[in-house]
Amino acid sequence: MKQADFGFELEAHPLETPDEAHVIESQDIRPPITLVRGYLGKAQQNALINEAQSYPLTRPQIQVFGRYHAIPRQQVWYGDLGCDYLYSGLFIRALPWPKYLQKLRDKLQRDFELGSNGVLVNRYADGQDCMGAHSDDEPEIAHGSDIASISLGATRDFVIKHKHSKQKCCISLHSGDLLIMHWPMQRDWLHSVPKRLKVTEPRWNYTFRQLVVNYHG
Ligand SMILES: O=C(O)CCC(=O)C(=O)O
Ligand SMILES: [Fe+2]
Repeated sequence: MKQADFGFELEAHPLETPDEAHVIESQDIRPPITLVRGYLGKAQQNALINEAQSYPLTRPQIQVFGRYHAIPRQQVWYGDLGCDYLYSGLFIRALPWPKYLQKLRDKLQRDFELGSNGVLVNRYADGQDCMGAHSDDEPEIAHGSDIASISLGATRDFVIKHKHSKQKCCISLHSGDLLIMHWPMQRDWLHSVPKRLKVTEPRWNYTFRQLVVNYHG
């Protein structure tokens, strides 16, 4: 996608002082994202949420500093043949696409030329469930590809932080919103879904990804 199509663009700060000798070059860098509020209508949201009731979600244990912990949410991975995923040390074999997830994948392709061959579904039961700061930079993700994130159900905050400048921004993601994370978001920025104890309803998030086919043989 062209830079001009981004929800945010790089823009230079105007200089605050006329004394050029003391100006420290400063740029307000923005994450390379496109946010489309209400991308999915109510009927599309309901069809997806209904379908998600029968997804075989699991809460895997991952190893952090040598100890196993259950992740604070549930998840399932769908994808094309040969699109298995190694995620936090877990090898996850791709399950075949369910009907409405497949329709959504086709819609993203049509509307934004967003190619994907896998989708990670996360279910946050309530505001206790969360996702820590990370980048989706596993080696099987096709280099330079964009990741499309669809949110359904409860509104949750999505926090983006620059890896070096530590600049931060927070976006409330509502049911039906689409957030496209363009390259080089995964190289330069971290993102997270922090706990929000006031949230009592479940939320689903789908991240559509482009993997290198047969990366794991
Ligand atoms: O739930 C979200 O909005 C983000 C999910 C995410 O970052 C991921 O699946 O890698
Ligand atoms: Fe992520």
